Amino acid sequence: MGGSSTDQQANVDRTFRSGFVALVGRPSVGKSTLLNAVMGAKLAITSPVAQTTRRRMRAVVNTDSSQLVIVDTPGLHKPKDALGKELNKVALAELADVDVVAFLIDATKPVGRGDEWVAKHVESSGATFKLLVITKADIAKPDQVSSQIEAASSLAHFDETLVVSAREGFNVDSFVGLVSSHLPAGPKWFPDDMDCDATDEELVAEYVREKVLNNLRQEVPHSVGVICEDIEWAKDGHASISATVIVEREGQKGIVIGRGGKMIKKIGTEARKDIERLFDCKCFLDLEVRVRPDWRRDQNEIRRLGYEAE
Ligand SMILES: Nc1nc2c(ncn2[C@@H]2O[C@H](COP(=O)(O)OP(=O)(O)OP(=O)(O)O)[C@@H](O)[C@H]2O)c(=O)[nH]1
Repeated sequence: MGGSSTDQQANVDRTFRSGFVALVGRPSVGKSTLLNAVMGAKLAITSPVAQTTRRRMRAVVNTDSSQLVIVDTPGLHKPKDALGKELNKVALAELADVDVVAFLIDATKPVGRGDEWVAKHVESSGATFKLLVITKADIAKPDQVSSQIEAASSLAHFDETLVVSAREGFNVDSFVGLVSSHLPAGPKWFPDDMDCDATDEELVAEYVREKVLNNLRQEVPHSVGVICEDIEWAKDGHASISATVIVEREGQKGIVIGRGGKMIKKIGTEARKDIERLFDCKCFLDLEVRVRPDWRRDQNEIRRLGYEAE
């Protein structure tokens, strides 16, 4: 006799796969850009400034046969201050607990001691599938890619290698397919309509920080923290949002505000556009700039801004 519908359901459930993949690598290798490309939407912020990612962000990708939770981690680096130490802690904590680790190497940058250090952590992670991902293929020559694969493969054992360009969408679907096929059998952990675990306030703060980094690359690289204090939803559907940009010195405050308030206005306009796309409604964004000397060395401030490991 053919199987009953319950048996068939059980068969389907048995082949459903779910689990976690951590994206790890040096700062600026393209972790957040890959995450956004996979999601087909802007979730994680990106910039050419190293250590853009300060929070771990989880994004959920559903396919017919799998649920993949992608964990974007801060770039691993030699820490210079309490913030740097905290960022490494956030990233390393993820490695202990995931099913798959994707180790990203920038195709255009020489493999160095920093990558070696990250690779050691990848090697000792408990993940059952370790994937080497060579990023930014769109701006690398083929022989550059091959020598990166060779150099990276000597750092640790990888089960497979994939070359991607998140910017051009090259091999982004293959990344999802390959990783999903190595997840353990398991249930859906998250509801279908949930695509990320950050709060609205966290996303707003990250969008504002991205605009500060992208507009003021040279002047205030890592001294900026952003906190979103309040989002008020009005009855007519618009949102009134207030956020504070925190810097370490008066001089930096002047730079962020700009002559006649020009810079902060530009940052606000750019961030508001992203936020309106995210919330799909009209938004008013009120930005303030405050000085908190040496906040990056102060554990309480790091905690207040939410950039700490759990
Ligand atoms: N040409 C090209 N540039 C890329 C690609 N992926 C990322 N980038 C650029 O590389 C820079 C860093 O990218 P991110 O995604 O912010 O890097 P990250 O690894 O998340 O960086 P951290 O947050 O510092 O850890 C940005 O300027 C991106 O636009 C790609 O596929 N091709």
